[in-house]
Amino acid sequence: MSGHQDDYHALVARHEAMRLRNRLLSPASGARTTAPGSGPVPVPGAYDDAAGAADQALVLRHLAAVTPFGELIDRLYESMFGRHPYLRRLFPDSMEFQRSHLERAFWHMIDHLDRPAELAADFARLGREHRRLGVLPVHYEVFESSLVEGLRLCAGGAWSGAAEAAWVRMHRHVSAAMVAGANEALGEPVAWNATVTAHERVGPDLALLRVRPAEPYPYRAGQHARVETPLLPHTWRPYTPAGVPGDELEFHVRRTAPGGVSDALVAHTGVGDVLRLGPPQGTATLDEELTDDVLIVAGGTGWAHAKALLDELSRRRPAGLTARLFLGARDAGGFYDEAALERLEARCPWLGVTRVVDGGPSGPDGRGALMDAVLGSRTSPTDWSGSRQLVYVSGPTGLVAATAWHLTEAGLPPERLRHDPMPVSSPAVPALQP
Ligand SMILES: NC(=O)C1=CN([C@@H]2O[C@H](COP(=O)(O)OP(=O)(O)OC[C@H]3O[C@@H](n4cnc5c(N)ncnc54)[C@H](O)[C@@H]3O)[C@@H](O)[C@H]2O)C=CC1
Repeated sequence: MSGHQDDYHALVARHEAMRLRNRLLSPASGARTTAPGSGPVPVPGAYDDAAGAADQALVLRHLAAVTPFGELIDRLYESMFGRHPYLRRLFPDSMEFQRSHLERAFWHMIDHLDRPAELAADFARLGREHRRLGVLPVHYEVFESSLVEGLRLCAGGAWSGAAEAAWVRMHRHVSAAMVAGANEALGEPVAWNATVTAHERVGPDLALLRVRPAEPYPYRAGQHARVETPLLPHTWRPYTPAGVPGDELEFHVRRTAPGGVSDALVAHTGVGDVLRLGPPQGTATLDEELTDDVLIVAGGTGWAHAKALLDELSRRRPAGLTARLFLGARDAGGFYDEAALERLEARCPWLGVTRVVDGGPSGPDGRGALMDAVLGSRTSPTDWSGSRQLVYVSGPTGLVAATAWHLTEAGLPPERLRHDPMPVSSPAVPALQP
């Protein structure tokens, strides 16, 4: 698995590095007014695009002093838990996932700082999500002082007060959005208890679970839920309910490593156990108004997401609309839940299904038999510019990145592509130097 993630990260890192470098070298990046030194920074009012772009340039210019982010994150948490030991309880025993999550969040903030409204919307959603972790507004202030201490320790003598002030403004922008997002969600539960009603092993590492939430769980087909098991408190992992909302939700879980949430759900969970679900998230859902044909590319347990979309489509598809599913697996044994797919095929003549066994991803650009089959589904595989299909992709991040890359390269307009946000990986820092 990690080899494929490396490929994926290499692919995304190349794009990120090019994109950020271009931005850094663009004329706008030099247009920065100097920020105050390391003294108190005024709380920002509305962070408009120009101010965001200026702070982005400032952060980027001094990025080498605080990257790679691993050390900054270590220092930050040391400072936070050193000063406020009780906060350690809000985090899982293993901080590994948390660290990589924070690293991605830093890159996301920096990358989107010139679009502050979009950034605020992203972090408002995160704030809503963070309610289940017991995060309070005062914690963001603690985080800010730990961040500042971490930045200073990391950068040492090379640090700039102006860059620090930009980091603080950036952090206040996103934390204000998170607080606002949490406040807006005060009317909904922090999390939903859900009792396991069925647990079926469909492979050595794969299980289908059904759970019944104690209260209705308000998601849309295609959204995912973060799930916590009592075996691993404070550790949440996303899974997509494989169907439209109803009394029960079906989850497809593949065990990826021992000791994690997927291991607990596959091998140590049974009927009667109670899980917790965070609020639904994700935008890879069907449109309110269905006008365009749908193409779905799904790999492995990404089938759960595809199944949810097809379930909804089968209930409200307007006459004439068609759907095409490309389902990938590493080997023939990788297909599961076959009876459900066969039932769907039998009752939906408007659905075409192509199963592709591709032996796993091939090469760093992820183009293998699955991608060839998808591209070949158009009369002109190299020209997707005129496609009227909406393309949904779900599965391993490498598959999502590769599909997005190959289809947009072939001319598919990006707004026709739907998938959950991909993690932003750290660009090669030397490439950022002007
Ligand atoms: N369980 C769920 O509800 C959902 C899971 N997912 C994600 O789907 C993934 C499923 O993993 P597995 O079942 O282990 O699938 P897998 O790793 O066995 O791969 C399934 C298919 O994707 C292709 N693929 C894998 N990595 C690729 C890459 N780097 N480039 C191009 N193609 C690639 C494979 O060749 C194969 O055809 C997980 O990452 C999970 O997070 C996504 C949506 C829902």
